[in-house]
Amino acid sequence: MKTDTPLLTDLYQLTMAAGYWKCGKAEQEAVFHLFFRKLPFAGGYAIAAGLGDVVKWLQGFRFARAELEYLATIPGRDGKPLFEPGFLDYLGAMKWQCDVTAIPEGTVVFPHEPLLRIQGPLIQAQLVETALLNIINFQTLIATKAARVCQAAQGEPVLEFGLRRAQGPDGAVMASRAAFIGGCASTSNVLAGMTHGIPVRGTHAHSWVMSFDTELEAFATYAEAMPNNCVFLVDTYDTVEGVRHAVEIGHRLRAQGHELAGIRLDSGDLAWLSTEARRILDEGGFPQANIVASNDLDEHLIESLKHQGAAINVWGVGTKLVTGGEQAALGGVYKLGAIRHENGEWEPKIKLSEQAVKVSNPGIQQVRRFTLNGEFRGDAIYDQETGCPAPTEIMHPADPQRSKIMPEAATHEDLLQPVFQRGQFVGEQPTLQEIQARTRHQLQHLHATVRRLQHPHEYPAGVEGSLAQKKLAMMAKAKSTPRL
Ligand SMILES: Nc1ncnc2c1ncn2[C@@H]1O[C@H](COP(=O)(O)OP(=O)(O)OP(=O)(O)O)[C@@H](O)[C@H]1O
Ligand SMILES: O=P(O)(O)OC[C@H]1O[C@H](OP(=O)(O)OP(=O)(O)O)[C@H](O)[C@@H]1O
Ligand SMILES: O=C(O)c1cccnc1
Repeated sequence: MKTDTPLLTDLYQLTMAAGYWKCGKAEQEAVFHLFFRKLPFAGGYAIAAGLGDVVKWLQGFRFARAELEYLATIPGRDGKPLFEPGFLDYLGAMKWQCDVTAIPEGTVVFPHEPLLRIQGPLIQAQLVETALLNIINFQTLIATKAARVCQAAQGEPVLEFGLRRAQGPDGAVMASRAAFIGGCASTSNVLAGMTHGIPVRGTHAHSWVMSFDTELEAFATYAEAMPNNCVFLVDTYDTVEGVRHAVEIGHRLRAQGHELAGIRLDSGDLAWLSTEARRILDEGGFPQANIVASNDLDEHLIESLKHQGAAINVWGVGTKLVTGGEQAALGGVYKLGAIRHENGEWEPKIKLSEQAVKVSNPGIQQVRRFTLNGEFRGDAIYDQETGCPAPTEIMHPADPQRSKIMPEAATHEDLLQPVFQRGQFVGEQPTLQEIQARTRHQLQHLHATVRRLQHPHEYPAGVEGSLAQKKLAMMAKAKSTPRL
């Protein structure tokens, strides 16, 4: 499916764009921020992902003839064309010219932190909202899930097996990419391997065993055909017997100069069966053979199996990884932070809500991360126009009564980096392997209590003091100014 088109958007972005064009606001400079309000999986962190695909999509951002012709056919409520020809001509001549700053993929991120900041003509910054949310929300969700699954596996390889149950073909490839960023060792998805250079791995299915008269014959024939890829699925009939058959064929393989790579368990009590399998493999002369397990696994089951002393050392994880499992989507949003007037002055903007946590942060935002003794100690969301004074005090996003002062001895870095300047790509293009390494390093800088899978400590990420004051003043003013 073709997704590299500006029509990957909600219709209302185009109707607003037509409105901005008509009323003369299209070129007014604006700043938007993309952020989420709540960490997924009731976890302590999220892993930013999707920027690489955002960059590709923005590089192809132009309305070609076929797209304009289609837009011309959309009727309004009265049956007449929804869009004026003059507006479609304007879209046809439009060239991407925004500034984009973003937090690099593989960075640990927290609620309310802008993962992306888009600054440029109002009409352009508005038109890209939906696609950016689509890409970042999904990949950040899956990279985070993968990081949690890999954390539970304690450094043992996690193989991503999700293609057959992923959310459509494109969702599957994006999920494989994000899962690799989160720490997976490989994917079974061959298209993701070709598209993104992710290592591909696989075993075989029950159908292979079922297509022969006996399991032994199935393993023997597979060993002849694929001597360098022998991980036998042992649970088609009787798992313990299956492991013995794997050992028997393992000896034949060895006699021919090859080695049994391992076995795979896909049903039954994985803790008990894996320890039995380990004993049989060791006694049979295959202490190096891997024990792969699959069957509806996620971080919680893996953690439990580890506690039970399972002898599994490779984890195949599909459905619950590539779909997000218990969490179907990350609730990332895209909000206007400021708009610039003809005199060059920025006017900060705020979106009110009954819920304090849903009131948007005004201004042109940056995120400053404080590190002390190799540990991330807190993040301050600050307004780039006013800066981030030291010592830096941060306020809890949902409760301005709760605040924390960043340690003065801490070093700091600003997380949002330039990606596009006036529409030109100026960012870095790390490989997926480099992004995966970044995830690993970033997680090492988080306190273990923040990384904990269940009931983690809340990492201090908040709004810098002076921005918080400004926000409170704007909220009070907005409430007292009738706008209806
Ligand atoms: N020791 C264990 N502790 C906790 N959960 C386990 C353990 N062993 C397996 N499970 C999980 O229990 C669930 C049920 O597994 P089980 O093999 O009994 O049923 P199943 O998936 O319906 O089997 P089949 O694939 O043969 O239809 C799976 O999610 C599996 O990963
Ligand atoms: O369980 P997941 O985490 O999604 O991992 C992928 C699953 O896909 C395969 O099963 P298959 O499609 O053959 O069906 P099955 O569930 O009957 O084994 C494989 O044997 C795993 O069980
Ligand atoms: O290679 C495997 O073992 C595999 C691939 C996809 C889904 N389940 C298992």
